[in-house]
Amino acid sequence: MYTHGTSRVNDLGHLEIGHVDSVDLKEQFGTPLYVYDVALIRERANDFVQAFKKRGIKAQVAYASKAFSCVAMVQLAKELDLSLDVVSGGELHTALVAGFPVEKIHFHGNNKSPFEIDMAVEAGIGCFVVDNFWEIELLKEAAKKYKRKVSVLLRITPGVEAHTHEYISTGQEDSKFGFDLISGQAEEAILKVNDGEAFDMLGFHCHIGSQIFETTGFVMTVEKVFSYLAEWKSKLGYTPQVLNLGGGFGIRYIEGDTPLPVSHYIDATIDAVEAQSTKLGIEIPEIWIEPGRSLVGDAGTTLYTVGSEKEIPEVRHYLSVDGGMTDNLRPALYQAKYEAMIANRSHDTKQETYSIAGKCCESGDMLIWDIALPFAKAGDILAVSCTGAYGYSMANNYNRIPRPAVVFVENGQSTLVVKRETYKDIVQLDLQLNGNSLEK
Ligand SMILES: Cc1ncc(COP(=O)(O)O)c(C=O)c1O
Ligand SMILES: N[C@@H](CCCC[NH3+])C(=O)O
Repeated sequence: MYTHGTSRVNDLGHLEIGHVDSVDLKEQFGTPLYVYDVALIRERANDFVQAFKKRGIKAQVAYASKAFSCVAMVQLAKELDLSLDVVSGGELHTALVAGFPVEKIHFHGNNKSPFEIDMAVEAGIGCFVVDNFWEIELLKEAAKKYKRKVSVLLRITPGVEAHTHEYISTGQEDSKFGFDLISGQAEEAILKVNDGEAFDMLGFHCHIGSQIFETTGFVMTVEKVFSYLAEWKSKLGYTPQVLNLGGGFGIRYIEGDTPLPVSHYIDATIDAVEAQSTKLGIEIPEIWIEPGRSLVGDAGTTLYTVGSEKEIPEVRHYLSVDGGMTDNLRPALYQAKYEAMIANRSHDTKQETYSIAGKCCESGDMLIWDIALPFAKAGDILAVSCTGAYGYSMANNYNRIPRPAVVFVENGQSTLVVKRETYKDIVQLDLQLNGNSLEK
């Protein structure tokens, strides 16, 4: 297993993260356990911030909290001077509880409810990334109700779709998100929003996909958007103050994944913006981005305890762990691939090929197919790397399995930041609904 950030194997042959031994982590907090290498999150955030600073570009780096949201993570984002992207009332509530500066919160979503919109306008968040005409109407009402102007970016679908390595320019956009360019929806939205009354129209947003390993898609997007900016400048007299280019910067999950250094993505994007600005005579806007996966993905490791095994001669050797698709849905949902190691015996020779199964009543609940590991036995610790993004945030209670705890590790210290769910938590809401009490 590739060791990211501060992860390393110590003299005992144990995996250490943040200078904390995984054997101690298992003992203290139990498994499954999400472990976050805080130093690596700091490093990743700093890479993004510095990439813009170096170029002297006015920017906001907003952490896409959908990748991993909890109070401690939002507080870390605040400490790192990031802005915050939220996509639901729940993520917004987490941000508010965490004391995140409201003016640096950006609210996304293709179906924000009237309640969520009220909540965000009342809180005075920094900006809405407006997705559709219904939202414009809801925002107008909320602006009136709270007697305040609402800052907005319009989300547009640039017709550049990133399929990881492959870019497809779509003539006809087909996405549930944002305003379409070709049909004229985006222009209609500008006219509605740029009224000087309810709204302060800051500019535009677009996002082309996730886990992207090249700069081409970002450059194509900038070129496409600027061609429209030129049109809107001459036709409507509108020039944006902000251009938000979304997230999507790839990370290394397994060998063969080839992410670029953060500065390459940012430099290519800034180069494209500068070139287009000069060519079309449009003032350089502030550039905002929204990385999620690339800030927290490789900083997360999940520790499991090995349980049963099943060997089918000449077919497969299944090794089951105490978690699975409930704490990491990505293999089942996207056939996502991960690396792993036996964290308490890392020096042992890899002699067996195992397939790592979860404990859910579902054949598709497999975390890894065919991985070489030392002979493993019940009680061993299996560490799966790179689970920091969309692991905990997509965790679920299938089979009424409680969600794992989350621990931050740094400089030899471990801090529990989310408690492990209990069986009591699992039944709590049903019991309340039935007028029963937990004591019964
Ligand atoms: C609008 C928007 N912004 C940001 C992100 C974060 O993407 P990533 O985690 O790939 O950086 C996403 C997710 O794809 C998104 O939909
Ligand atoms: N949840 C996805 C990414 C979705 C990104 C949000 N638009 C993943 O795990 O890779």
